[in-house]
Amino acid sequence: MTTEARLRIAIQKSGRLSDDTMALLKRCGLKLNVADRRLLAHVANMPIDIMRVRSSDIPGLVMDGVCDLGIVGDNTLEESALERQLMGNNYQYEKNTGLNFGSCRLSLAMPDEFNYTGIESLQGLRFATTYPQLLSRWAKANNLDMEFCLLKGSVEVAPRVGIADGICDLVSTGATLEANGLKEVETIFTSRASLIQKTDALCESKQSILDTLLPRIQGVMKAKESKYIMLHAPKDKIEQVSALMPGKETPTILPLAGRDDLVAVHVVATETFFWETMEALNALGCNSILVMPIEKMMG
Ligand SMILES: Nc1ncnc2c1ncn2[C@@H]1O[C@H](COP(=O)(O)OP(=O)(O)OP(=O)(O)O)[C@@H](O)[C@H]1O
Ligand SMILES: O=P(O)(O)OC[C@H]1O[C@H](OP(=O)(O)OP(=O)(O)O)[C@H](O)[C@@H]1O
Ligand SMILES: [Mg+2]
Repeated sequence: MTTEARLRIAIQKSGRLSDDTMALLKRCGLKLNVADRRLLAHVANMPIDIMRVRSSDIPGLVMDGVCDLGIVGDNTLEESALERQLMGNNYQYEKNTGLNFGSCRLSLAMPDEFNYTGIESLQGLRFATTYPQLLSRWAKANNLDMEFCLLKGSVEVAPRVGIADGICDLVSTGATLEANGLKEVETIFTSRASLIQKTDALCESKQSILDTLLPRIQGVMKAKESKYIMLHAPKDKIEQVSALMPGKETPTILPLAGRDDLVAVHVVATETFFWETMEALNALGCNSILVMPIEKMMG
């Protein structure tokens, strides 16, 4: 009996990336039972299995070929690759695409009262971090001697309890640093979630599943950033109105019943549509300006 090959994707079980990852997969049309707490979940309508694990396990599962694909933060990926390289394990992978969530940065932070005068002032100090490999690579590149103290969580507490002079941790809004009396002094790595793939070629049937999935992922990301804009514009202002539209799409111009002076303008804006643009359009005499989300895009 031959069983159909199923593409296996590793994703974070619970944490900062899990909601966005699940939302992305669902918008790609994958039917997953969210109430299903099984760690290896079958997608009902496509030959795909979702393996739900700790995010720190994802790079290794892909590099060892246990999973075909993984969705993981660049920080975790790079830290694992450096660690595996050091241990003599396979650390190769392919990055399919960056994703538009999980944006954060790995930064050095010091107590508010620390007199920071440049990276030289960090010489010889001790840092608590979950990312010793990324930190030691940065320290080497900057000719700094630093000591490390490995903490898997609550890194921000380390200086206050006297186990480190500063920390090297992920920052997004900066609220956690502020709440713990710390100030960001250097960013050493910027990160977002990525879709990665094992380096061994996929068999034909798995490759064909991926060939369907990848354009859908691109389409979901493109749609998330795009808006459909509809407005009524004075006929003699079409050029100025078009020039204000974000993105490079050509607008559709439609006649309006019973109006010789106005036309309807429809356009897909592929960049952020700001309030300032709406105000500028309004000042040109445009009205009924509607900005609508787009669910899916292709082509
Ligand atoms: N504050 C944040 N804002 C945005 N993205 C973040 C933030 N903190 C972490 N991330 C991203 O989300 C990933 C997962 O973080 P999370 O804290 O959920 O799990 P973890 O503790 O790092 O890993 P594990 O799943 O192994 O327990 C990080 O590796 C990083 O890429
Ligand atoms: O700049 P901010 O927006 O405050 O985010 C930064 C915090 O987010 C992450 O922790 P998380 O909340 O994921 O908790 P964890 O330490 O349990 O992973 C990170 O380790 C910081 O502590
Ligand atoms: Mg975290």
